[in-house]
Amino acid sequence: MPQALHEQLTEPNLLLAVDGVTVDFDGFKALNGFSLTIDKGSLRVVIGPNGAGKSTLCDTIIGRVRATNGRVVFKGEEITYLPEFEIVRRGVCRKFQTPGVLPTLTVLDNLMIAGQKDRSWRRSFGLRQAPEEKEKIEKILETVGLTDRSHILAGELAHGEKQWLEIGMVVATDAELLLLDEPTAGMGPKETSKTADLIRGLGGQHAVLVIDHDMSFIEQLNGRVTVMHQGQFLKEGSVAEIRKDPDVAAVYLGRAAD
Ligand SMILES: Nc1ncnc2c1ncn2[C@@H]1O[C@H](COP(=O)(O)OP(=O)(O)OP(=O)(O)O)[C@@H](O)[C@H]1O
Repeated sequence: MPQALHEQLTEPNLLLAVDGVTVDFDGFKALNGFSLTIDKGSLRVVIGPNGAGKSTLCDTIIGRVRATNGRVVFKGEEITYLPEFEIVRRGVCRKFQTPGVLPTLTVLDNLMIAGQKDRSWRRSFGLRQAPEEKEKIEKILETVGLTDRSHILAGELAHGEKQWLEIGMVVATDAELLLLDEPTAGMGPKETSKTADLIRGLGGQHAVLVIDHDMSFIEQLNGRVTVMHQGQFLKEGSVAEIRKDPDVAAVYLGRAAD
């Protein structure tokens, strides 16, 4: 990292700092002294070969996996050992590869439930929608391109639409940091392009950390890229810089780009 972390921690724009984190699974280091910082409202893409530690990184940020060394700092406060629900409450939300929508509810209901602050689903059903809530959900529907599908049951959506709905649900939580794990899994080129547009549109309001393998998607996202290898930081740069980096080519792109 170009600047010492303790200096960066005082920067007002800093949202997340992963500081020398090691995750040890019975002697195997899935993360090995890994560091990364993310600014408010910024887009970061994390790539790396299979087993590089990308999912473990997200698991550690959100408190599902515990660091054996190092720390995670979010909005200036250490969250390394907080329970997952507390980290979520502070403004981190994660979307997994498989859509986790509620199939028997409409698109609109899925978004409304995701947007409820107290996350009490039963109570959510009984609540009337406040005007500002309605406006917020309408904006999200537009952002994820599902305005015309708002009254369709989520289970009837196409695969790509389910993924967009789930991105919308993550956005509805108002989390400042969104973790998106392979948001284009199972999508064709058109849906992938739309997903890139959608995620780029979240910039400014949310910081987004995207894990993905698809180089065409990563190019369309055009965010800053961090490359991981064997649980360690390998490189960081623009897509163009990463593309031509020989170390990256050796461990990842050389193999993936063929
Ligand atoms: N609970 C666990 N116990 C033991 N080893 C684990 C555990 N979770 C992950 N690993 C190992 O840690 C390494 C990193 O896994 P991780 O899933 O973070 O990689 P990844 O970069 O997300 O890979 P992929 O691109 O294939 O999803 C892998 O070798 C994996 O087998």
